[in-house]
Amino acid sequence: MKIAVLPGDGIGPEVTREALRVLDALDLGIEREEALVGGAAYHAKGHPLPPETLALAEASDGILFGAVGDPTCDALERHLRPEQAILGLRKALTLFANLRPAKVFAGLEDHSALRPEVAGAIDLLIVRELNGDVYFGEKGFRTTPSGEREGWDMMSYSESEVRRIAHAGFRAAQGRNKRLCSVDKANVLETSQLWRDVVIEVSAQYPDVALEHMYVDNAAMQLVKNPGQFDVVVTGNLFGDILSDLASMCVGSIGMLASASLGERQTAHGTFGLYEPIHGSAPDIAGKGLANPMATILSLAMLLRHSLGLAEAADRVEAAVARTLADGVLGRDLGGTAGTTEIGDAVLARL
Ligand SMILES: NC(=O)C1=CN([C@@H]2O[C@H](COP(=O)(O)OP(=O)(O)OC[C@H]3O[C@@H](n4cnc5c(N)ncnc54)[C@H](O)[C@@H]3O)[C@@H](O)[C@H]2O)C=CC1
Ligand SMILES: CC(C)CC(=O)C(=O)O
Ligand SMILES: [Mg+2]
Repeated sequence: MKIAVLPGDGIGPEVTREALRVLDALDLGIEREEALVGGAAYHAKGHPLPPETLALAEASDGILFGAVGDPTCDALERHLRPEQAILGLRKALTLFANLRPAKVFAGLEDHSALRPEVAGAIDLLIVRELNGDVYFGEKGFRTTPSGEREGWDMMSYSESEVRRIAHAGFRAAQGRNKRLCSVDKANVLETSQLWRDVVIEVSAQYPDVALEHMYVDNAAMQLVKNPGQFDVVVTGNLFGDILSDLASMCVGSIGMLASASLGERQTAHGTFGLYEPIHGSAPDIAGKGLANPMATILSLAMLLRHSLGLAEAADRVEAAVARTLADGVLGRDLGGTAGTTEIGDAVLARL
């Protein structure tokens, strides 16, 4: 078993380091190899996703990813910006299903942005489509006839793209509480109308799952008003990106939400995938030892479970995280004082 480790930029290497310390402590004999990605790769090699990084990722059983994003790269042509590395990996490896679980850990109810009785009920899974939508459409700048500058981005979904993520959503719901909420903007967008039509077609194959549809603006409001109503939410790339950051604050912090990006490829051990915290490179706190590594440690647990077939080890990691939080070891993002390494130490001590 071999994993690729792509720490990336900003707090990416800081949070990845803590997850790797946990992996070392588990002593599972997993081989790993690290490569540059994002701004770090651009500065060293002239491209955010060098061919050798992609090749390493492709040849692995699973990828542990930190974060990309570097303010010194913000003026580069878009195809050279750090963010293109994660978009490129998702697309090149056909990782179209992004699972983002959001659950309140015991002891964190009082640290949510919501009232404890509202936050305490959260146990949901966002299934975000990851290979299509406006993120991957044609885009550009042009000048209008009146001489104004105009930016444009093409939003689209094909039937097959919606169908495969709909199946992922329904299957996820079957493994949980059998409720699926499909989030779109079908009252305004044709892309969303097709999304809704195809989700309804696919629903015929899952009579045991209760399907509802919700417009994205209402979904954002409902996630704050009554997040306990959601079991599985399936949605497009853009809406899922935004709603998952929102959901993270409902459970306490963006530093808590892990993710798995999966496709259809099976390895000898499980489903091939990429695992990353949902947050970015957080340049505002990078290098200060303040980043919460829990989202990355929990992403490691997802890697162990989904890609390496090591469910027991994954349970151990998740239980150690839960105990650490219940014991009140919290980062500044959750109102505590623990730094990145201190949180890692606390998880290691409870493994
Ligand atoms: N998958 C990826 O690699 C992603 C990359 N990005 C990139 O990251 C860069 C920064 O983007 P932002 O919009 O600022 O989003 P961000 O998620 O990096 O940070 C947003 C806020 O949350 C805080 N935060 C994030 N992670 C944290 C953690 N683990 N512990 C404590 N606090 C944490 C940050 O300090 C900041 O105040 C940009 O270049 C962006 O494009 C953004 C999201 C995802
Ligand atoms: C940086 C972007 C490409 C994506 C993003 O914000 C995310 O995947 O959460
Ligand atoms: Mg995001």
